Amino acid sequence: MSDLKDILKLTLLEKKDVLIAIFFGFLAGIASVALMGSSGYLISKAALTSQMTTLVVMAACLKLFGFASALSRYGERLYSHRATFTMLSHLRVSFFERLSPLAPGIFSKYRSGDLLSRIVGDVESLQNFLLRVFYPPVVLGIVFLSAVFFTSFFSLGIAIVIFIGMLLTVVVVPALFASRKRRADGQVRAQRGNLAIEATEFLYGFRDLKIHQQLDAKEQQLNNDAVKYNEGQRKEGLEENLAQSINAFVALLVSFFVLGVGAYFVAAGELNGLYLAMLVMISIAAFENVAPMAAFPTYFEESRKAAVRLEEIVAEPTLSQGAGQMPSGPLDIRLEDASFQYPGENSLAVDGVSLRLKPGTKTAIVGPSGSGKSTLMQLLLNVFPLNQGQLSIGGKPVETLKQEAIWQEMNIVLQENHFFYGTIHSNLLIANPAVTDEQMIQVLTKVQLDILPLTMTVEEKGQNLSGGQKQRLAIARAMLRGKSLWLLDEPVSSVDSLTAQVIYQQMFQQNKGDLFVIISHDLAGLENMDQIVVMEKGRIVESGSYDELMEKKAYFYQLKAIENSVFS
Ligand SMILES: Nc1ncnc2c1ncn2[C@@H]1O[C@H](COP(=O)(O)OP(=O)(O)OP(=O)(O)O)[C@@H](O)[C@H]1O
Repeated sequence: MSDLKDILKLTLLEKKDVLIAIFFGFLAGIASVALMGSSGYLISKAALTSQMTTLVVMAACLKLFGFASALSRYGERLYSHRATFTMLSHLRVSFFERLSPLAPGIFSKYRSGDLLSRIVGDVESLQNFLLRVFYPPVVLGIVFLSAVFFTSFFSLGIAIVIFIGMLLTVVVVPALFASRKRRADGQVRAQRGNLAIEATEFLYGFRDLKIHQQLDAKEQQLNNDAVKYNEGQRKEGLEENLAQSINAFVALLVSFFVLGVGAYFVAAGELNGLYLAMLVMISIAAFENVAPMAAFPTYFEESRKAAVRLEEIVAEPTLSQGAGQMPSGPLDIRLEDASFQYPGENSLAVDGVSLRLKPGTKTAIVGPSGSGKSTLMQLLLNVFPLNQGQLSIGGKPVETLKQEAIWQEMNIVLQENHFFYGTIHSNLLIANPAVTDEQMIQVLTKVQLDILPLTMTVEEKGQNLSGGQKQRLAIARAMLRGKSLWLLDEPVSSVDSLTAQVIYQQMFQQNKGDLFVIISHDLAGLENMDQIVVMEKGRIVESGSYDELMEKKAYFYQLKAIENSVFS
């Protein structure tokens, strides 16, 4: 139950609705017991007496109990569902609030299909928590105890039999099945997760699978996962049927027992025969309400697993962040002796790097593929925590700053940029909601993309745009933010060099006081940079201005010579 503690807390935020639902549930249950009990009494009374007034009063009571039962059932459904859906919305909000600071690091641990299956499927599974786990035993317990209390006035023996039957059907049998289910360690949730993972991979990789003629194999794997999931569901259904049958069997047995014990007490003169039919009917009606308990073990285990799977994601350690805002005025970035190793990797991706980036300067980070340039950029963005060293922005250590406040001051272009299904306009708007159409057209002109109308449809992941157009749209987005820290990771790698130079010139000339950090594979055009940082195997092997590095005739000089010989 401790796994469901947080879900219970969220459910009880709607205490009023939960209490009203329990009240109506009790009324509905007790009214149906009273309906059956009074009909039993009416039958006996009609057989033994011809007193019309009693019969008329009893018949009116029957109608009243029938109405009360139906109306209360409606009230119960209304309030219990309202409480459930409000709980789900609290759950989604609180889950998202805890998940959001974990991005983007979370994507290296969980595959997107798995995350989707947990965020959608597991959250939805928890809609059964109140309706089928928490609430039925509470309501049934109260209804039974009331029935036992009422019965005890007529026959203590029958009251004890009903009480034992209640313990068996509401507590013992569901608890046995719940523990059996837990021991069996049903994998249905995990199987659903696997299916979602495979299905998203299938969709993401459809084109490549087709090109490499692997569609059939992947489809087969997907089918296998679907079969496993179906099989898991089938077994779960069988288990639920078994629990239902055993519970119904115990309930019927108890009702027969009540009849037998009652008949014995009547024969022994300890119970007035007039009440026997009423007590038997009370017992049958009370045990009829027990049916939902058959589903209890399934839903209990499902809710528990869903809660565990959700908690697993958000329990990841988050980057320690403060509440501080960024200082105003020109900002510098300082990295001191920074090292970082990806979790599970053997070597450092960034090893003892120190950097001083001043406002109004342009720094290029160059180096062979895999030398740690993008990782260094992620560290400057404060996406990953440093294993060693210190990062400060505007003179403040990043741990004291709010993560959003840091990103708010940056114009960022990454190697891969996401474009949402919509229009050019809607994709530019995410950079700055206050931006006007004229400003959008201006920046599109700066990145030489003004041939695309703002109303043009952008397909999912920008697949109707060329690689270079996507990069220029990402630069346009960064320009619209209008902040003073520019962090650009290979922003023009797919753009022809002439256009790339024009875009850079625009950017530099119009934002002279800003700080630029640009990762580039291309060693051409670096003469304009104030500082060039050359990386290899996670370390800075040399740094300086273009002229200094060329004069030094060391690493950068050799890279340049190789580039010239390749392209000459
Ligand atoms: N998410 C990750 N998890 C584990 N290792 C990673 C991850 N991303 C990068 N690496 C490793 O870290 C090292 C540095 O990679 P990084 O992407 O920073 O290099 P890079 O210089 O930007 O390369 P490129 O120029 O090809 O983009 C590489 O050895 C890479 O395999």
